[in-house]
Parts: sequence; structure tokens; C-alpha cells
Amino acid sequence: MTTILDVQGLTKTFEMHHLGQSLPAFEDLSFTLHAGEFLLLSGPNGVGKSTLLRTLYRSYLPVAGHLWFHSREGVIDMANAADIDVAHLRRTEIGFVTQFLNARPRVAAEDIVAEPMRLAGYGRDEALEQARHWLAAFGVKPDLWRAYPTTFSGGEQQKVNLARALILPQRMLLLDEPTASLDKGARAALVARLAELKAQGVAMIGVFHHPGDVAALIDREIPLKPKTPIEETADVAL
Ligand SMILES: Nc1ncnc2c1ncn2[C@@H]1O[C@H](COP(=O)(O)OP(=O)(O)OP(=O)(O)O)[C@@H](O)[C@H]1O
Repeated sequence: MTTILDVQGLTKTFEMHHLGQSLPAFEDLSFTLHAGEFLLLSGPNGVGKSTLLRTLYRSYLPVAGHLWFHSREGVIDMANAADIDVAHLRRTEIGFVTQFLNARPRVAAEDIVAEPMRLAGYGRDEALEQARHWLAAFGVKPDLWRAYPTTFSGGEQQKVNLARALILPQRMLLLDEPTASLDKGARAALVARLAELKAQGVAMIGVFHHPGDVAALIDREIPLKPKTPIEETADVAL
């Protein structure tokens, strides 16, 4: 089995200085993710599932541990990598799929979706053809393809975001409740696309409000457990 991600002793704590305490999100977490594997993160609200995904994407820095990502160009510790290397991997190998679209003013839906293919070197016509294919698959009406998603409904924006995030197979996908608020047809399209990507060897780790949606894809589960806040020890003036 090809290793894609090797997480060792990962620890994340939020410093709440105004409250005089640290909030441990997760501590000493270790697991391995292989090509074509699908890991489900589970646990109650606020236990740190989204925080873990953001740390794997390096939106948050861990306070300890290693995140060995086996990229096409070699192994890199995402916990300590330079921002420029992280940005490169986000463009080429690591996808983060959420329900929220970062819609830009005056950029058409089909151009937003086609952009990852254009950046990967595909020609404009081929990228647009694929973009329209995925917009249709997720149920975005053709009369919206040339429109600007800044004015779209929440569900429509989410569909544009999914089409963009899943248009190319990444080496690893981080999924943060991508099915939340999707209608039935789009949810089925999403699950079908994830199954296709999994079969192509894409490694996935994700959080789902309704894990039943992706039950057939799940290989393993990582249950996160609640932690208690750590009181900061006050300096005693002698
Ligand atoms: N930037 C931040 N600063 C301080 N605390 C944060 C920050 N981000 C998250 N937290 C806290 O970390 C804890 C974990 O939050 P997180 O969003 O990861 O939980 P979750 O398991 O994804 O929850 P849910 O199931 O409700 O989506 C929460 O108590 C949250 O308040």
C-alpha cells in the first residue's frame, strides 16, 4: 500500500489568553493514510474534527508532531514546511473541500470550476468542457454557468465549489462536511465522484454530518475524544 500521509504525535492547542487557559483540540494523534483509503473523523460537536482537517491543510500550525506528506516529489513534513511549499502542494496535490465557495466578483461559475485545470496546464476548451460536465453533474442549471456565483444561493455556491474541488484527482482530499445542505441529487453526484476518485487512488479524510451518505466508502474511523481545558499557571510575584 502506498503511504500518502503519516501523522505522528500531532498536537494542537488554542491559547485563550483572555481566559487564562489553553484549549486542547487534540493531543498526540498518530495515524497513516494510504492511497485510495477513506478515513472518517468522528466525535461530538466541538471535539476538534474541523481543526484537525485545517491542521492537515496547514491552515493551523500544530504545537507538536509531524505531518509527513508523501508528495509526488518526495516526502515533506507539512507541520514544518515553508509557506511557499504548502501553497504549491495545495495547488497540485492536496484539496480541501468544504460547503463554502470563495466566490470572486465578476468571475463566471464555469471559469471558477475550470481554473484548477487551467493552472494544471490544460487548454481552455478542454477545461471548460470538463467544468460544464461537472456543473451539470452537480445540478447547476446551464443558464447559471456564465453567471457570477456571488449572487447564487448557498446550495448553488456549494455545488460550484464541489465541481471546482473535484474536477481533478488530487493525491489527498480533506473533506469538511461537503454534503451539508446539498439536495438529494447533488449528494448522490458527490458520493459517486468520491467513489470514482477513491478507485483512482485518491486518499481521503473527512467529516460528515450524515456519515450514512458515504458509508460504502469508509475504510476506517478515527474517533476524537473530548479534552478538558488546561489552566495556565499564574506567575507568583514574591
Ligand atoms: N481559531 C480558533 N481559536 C480558538 N478556538 C478555536 C478555534 N477554532 C476552533 N476552536 C475551538 O476548538 C474546538 C474544536 O472546534 P472544531 O470546529 O474543530 O470542532 P468540530 O469537532 O469540527 O465541531 P462540529 O462538529 O461542531 O463542527 C472548539 O471548542 C472551538 O471553539
